[in-house]
Amino acid sequence: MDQTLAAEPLPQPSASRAAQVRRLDALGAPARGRLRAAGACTVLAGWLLIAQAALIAFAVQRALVDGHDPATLLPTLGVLLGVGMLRAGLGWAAREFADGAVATIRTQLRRTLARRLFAAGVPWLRRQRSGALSELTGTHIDALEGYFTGYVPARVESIAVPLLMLAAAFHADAIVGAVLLLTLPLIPFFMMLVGWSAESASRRQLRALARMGGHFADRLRGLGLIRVYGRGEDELAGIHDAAEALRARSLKVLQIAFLSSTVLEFFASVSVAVIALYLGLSYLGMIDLRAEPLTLGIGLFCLLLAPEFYAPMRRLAAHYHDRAGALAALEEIEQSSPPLKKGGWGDLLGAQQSRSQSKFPSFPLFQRRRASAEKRGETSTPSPPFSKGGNAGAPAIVVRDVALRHVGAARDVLRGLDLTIAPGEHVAVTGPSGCGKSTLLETLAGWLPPSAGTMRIEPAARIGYAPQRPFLFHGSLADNLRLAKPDASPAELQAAADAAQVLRFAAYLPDGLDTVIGERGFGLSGGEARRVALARVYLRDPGLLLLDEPTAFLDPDTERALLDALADYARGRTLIIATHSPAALRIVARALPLPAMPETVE
Ligand SMILES: Nc1ncnc2c1ncn2[C@@H]1O[C@H](COP(=O)(O)OP(=O)(O)OP(=O)(O)O)[C@@H](O)[C@H]1O
Repeated sequence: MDQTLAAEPLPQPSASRAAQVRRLDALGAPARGRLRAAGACTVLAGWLLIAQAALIAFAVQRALVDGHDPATLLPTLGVLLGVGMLRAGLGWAAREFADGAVATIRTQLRRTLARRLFAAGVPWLRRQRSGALSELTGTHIDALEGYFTGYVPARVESIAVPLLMLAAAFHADAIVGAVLLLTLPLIPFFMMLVGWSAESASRRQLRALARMGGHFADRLRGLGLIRVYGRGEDELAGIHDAAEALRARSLKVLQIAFLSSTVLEFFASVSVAVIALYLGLSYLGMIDLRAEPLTLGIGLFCLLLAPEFYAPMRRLAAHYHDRAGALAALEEIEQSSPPLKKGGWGDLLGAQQSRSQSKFPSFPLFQRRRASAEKRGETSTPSPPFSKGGNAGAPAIVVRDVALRHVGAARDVLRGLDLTIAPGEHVAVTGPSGCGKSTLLETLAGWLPPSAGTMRIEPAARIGYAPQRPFLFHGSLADNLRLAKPDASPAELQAAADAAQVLRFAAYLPDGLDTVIGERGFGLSGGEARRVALARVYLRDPGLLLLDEPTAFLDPDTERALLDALADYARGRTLIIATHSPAALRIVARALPLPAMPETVE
């Protein structure tokens, strides 16, 4: 079985349970009003049950014992019907309020998580498994639903409703009241015992789910490779084992859930039986603990009330593993998501963004917010249209004694690097494979902080970075280009695609620029994907262009056309191009050869 799927030791809860519950409740802040309304409706519906029981007992007493004409009971039955309908309405309203609240809470939490992911930067994201991250933002956040729709209203109900019922029971019969009072603490005690094991079982189940999600997404992406190497059967066995482990953990959670319900049902039934026994023996005259005789109405009222007395607590118990699941999910979210730090390095889309640019990343999630902010005139000046020859302020770059090291790597890729690039200068970074050309560009783009030394680029510089392995989303080519400039006109898209030589291949695609490509640029060749990334950079209208081997894999004719257009476009902008191509060297003013690291020299 895959090592990554083997069970890991669970981390100890990071804080006391009370603090965790407080943090969980704090998540409800954006929907506080609706949560309170849901609780109020639930409590009111519970209180009306007392009235309902009293009306039934009153009607039975009058009809069967006092011998009243059934017609005189019609008003009582009418009120009873009204109370029943009111309770149904309150139940519906409580559900509506709770559903609305949980939708707000989920959206808010997903927004916070997305912000954290953007702020964490590329080095952090690269080390994550996308399947596990999607579990985090999907299943884990959904696991909070039961807490807010079920547990929170039940918590209020289980305090307010039994107390009033207890008072009503004492008013009707002190012995019944006493039995209810004595059995009351047993239920929270057993709930607590069961809840602890439910919580750790839920945590294990969520972990298994996230691991399995990550594993499955990875394997799906590498399906072709798995077939080529004939590893299909082994992978199937691995997935089978992981699914089996998840099934066992899910059943464990269910087992605990059923066990807790059974225990509570048992105790509630025993107490109701004790009350029934007391009432029965009183009617038979075998015990006489009351000052006045027990009427049918009072006995019936107590018998109707007794199971309802335990119902809110049984509901709370039924939702107790929602609480356990939510606590486990919150802990997973807190532990697995990146810390929220101000000014983190880069963002998910890296330096396709400008450093000085707006506060909203170009991601669909944020586009609506960007649009409304623009309406309010909050964003910075909109980027100018696609234009050849720079007008975006070409920055100077000064690098002093810089060392570069990848996150988690044991050695520096580059050390003692000094570099001065004038505004508008065109430079080629050259050197043997693995010497650190891409790493240098990543650092200049802000994806990777230098491990030593200083690096200064004008903070207002708009940067356009086309990495070696650009990320293309599932969607049309035009959608992928619009990522750089959401409001780009068709003419601008055409111009950028033309300059980056995208039109050369897009012309043969079924729908031209509107052709849908698969996730990570599936359906495009490596050279084509890089040209799309280059067109994206053009649309950003950057002052600094960082291009990582944009002409690799190109035939000489396409390469020449691409470089001619690039030379034209890059006038007045600072250009740094990592390349092995002699043709690319001809469009730059100077080459900056990087030394091979001693370890890489054979
Ligand atoms: N994310 C990473 N974590 C650890 N090491 C890395 C990472 N990415 C690259 N490296 C290592 O850093 C070194 C420099 O890699 P880089 O991609 O910058 O080289 P390059 O000069 O661009 O190579 P090429 O010309 O083949 O593109 C290599 O030894 C590589 O193995």
